[in-house]
This record gives sequence, structure tokens and C-alpha cells, in this order.
Amino acid sequence: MSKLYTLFEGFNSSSPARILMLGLDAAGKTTILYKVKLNETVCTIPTIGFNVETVTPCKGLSFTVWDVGGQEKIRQLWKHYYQNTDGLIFVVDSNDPERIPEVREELFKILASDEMHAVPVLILANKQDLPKALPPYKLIEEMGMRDCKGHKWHVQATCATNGEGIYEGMDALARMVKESRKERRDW
Ligand SMILES: Nc1nc2c(ncn2[C@@H]2O[C@H](COP(=O)(O)OP(=O)(O)OP(=O)(O)O)[C@@H](O)[C@H]2O)c(=O)[nH]1
Ligand SMILES: [Mg+2]
Repeated sequence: MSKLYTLFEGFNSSSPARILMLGLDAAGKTTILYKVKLNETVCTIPTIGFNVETVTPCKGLSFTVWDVGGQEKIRQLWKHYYQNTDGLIFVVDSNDPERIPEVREELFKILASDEMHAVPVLILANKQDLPKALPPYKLIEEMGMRDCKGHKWHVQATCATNGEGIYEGMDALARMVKESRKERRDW
């Protein structure tokens, strides 16, 4: 238990980490945000603009999450949210294999931005409850994640509608953000 508190210390409510959540339209970003915030499965409509909430996935851990709409026409707005990002959550509809090339292109474009330099990435392989869902190892392969240099990354299987895997994902993100902060301090 004390280890858990040590891990999460530094993300308290007075200095929450700034987390940006992006991904293609209908990947499940808003569903995830409100599952963490309210522990409820909300009925969503496509986000035009953004939602922002401070969420506390567990005691002592606090994130401010910016959930930005993913429709193609509004993706050009993503870059306006990059500044001061501590961690990126990139949500993928794992049940839509045809869109993986588009997913990869958008993710690598974000990571190439100077403002996102060395920002750790949590990829949520969402919609694992659906029949065609690619498991994380397959997603890692198809997205070419081995080419992702200069960023810590982790792929977590999730089902946003029942909440499975979300806490584990947040835990992995908290670890990566802490490690990155420490590395920056040690420089
Ligand atoms: N079966 C299943 N459906 C999901 C899951 N996560 C989200 N959905 C559904 O997918 C649809 C889109 O979810 P949203 O959370 O609105 O997606 P979004 O990424 O916020 O989309 P934009 O705001 O357009 O960028 C909704 O009908 C959700 O109920 C999941 O894990 N499994
Ligand atoms: Mg949304």
C-alpha cells in the first residue's frame, strides 16, 4: 500500500498532471472520461470542441483530462491543446481494423510535434468487448509501435462501457509521467 502512495505522490489535487486525450472520432474518449469521473456509462454525442474534467481514478491520484473531439474536420484543432501536456492518452477503436493506418498516421503526427517531445503515451485498445477487436499485441504490430522512438508508451486493453482496463491504464500512465518528470529533473 505504501508503494502505491509513493507512486501517486506528486499528482495531488493541488498539482494535477495535465493529460490530453485524443483519438479518431467514435474511439470512446468521452465514454472513458465520464467512466473515470462519474463511474457511469454516459450516453455520448460526437464531441465538437472539448470536455475537460479533473478526475481522481484512485485516492491520491488526480489528473486534469482534456478530451478533444476526433472528427476529421476538427483534428486540426488538436495542436492547440499540446502545450504543457504531461501525458497523452490515445484511444483506439480496436474493432475497426480498416482505420488502423489512419490511427497510426494521426498518432505519429502528434508525437512528431515539438511540444509533444518525450511526452509519454498510453494507448487504450478500446472496445475489446466487440467481436473483431484486435488484442493489444496485434495493435502494437499493426500500428508499428516499435518505430515509436523517444516516447515511453504502453498499450492497454479496455472496454469503456464496463470500465475494464481503465484503472490499469491510468496506473501505467501515472508511472510513465512520474518517470519522465524524474528524468527531466535529473538532467
Ligand atoms: N461496445 C463498445 N462501445 C463503446 C466502447 N467505448 C465507447 N463505445 C461507444 O462508441 C461510441 C462513441 O463513443 P464516444 O465516447 O462518444 O467517442 P469519442 O472518441 O468521444 O468520439 P468523438 O467525440 O467524436 O471524437 C458510443 O456509442 C459509445 O457508447 C466500448 O468499449 N465498447
Ligand atoms: Mg467525444
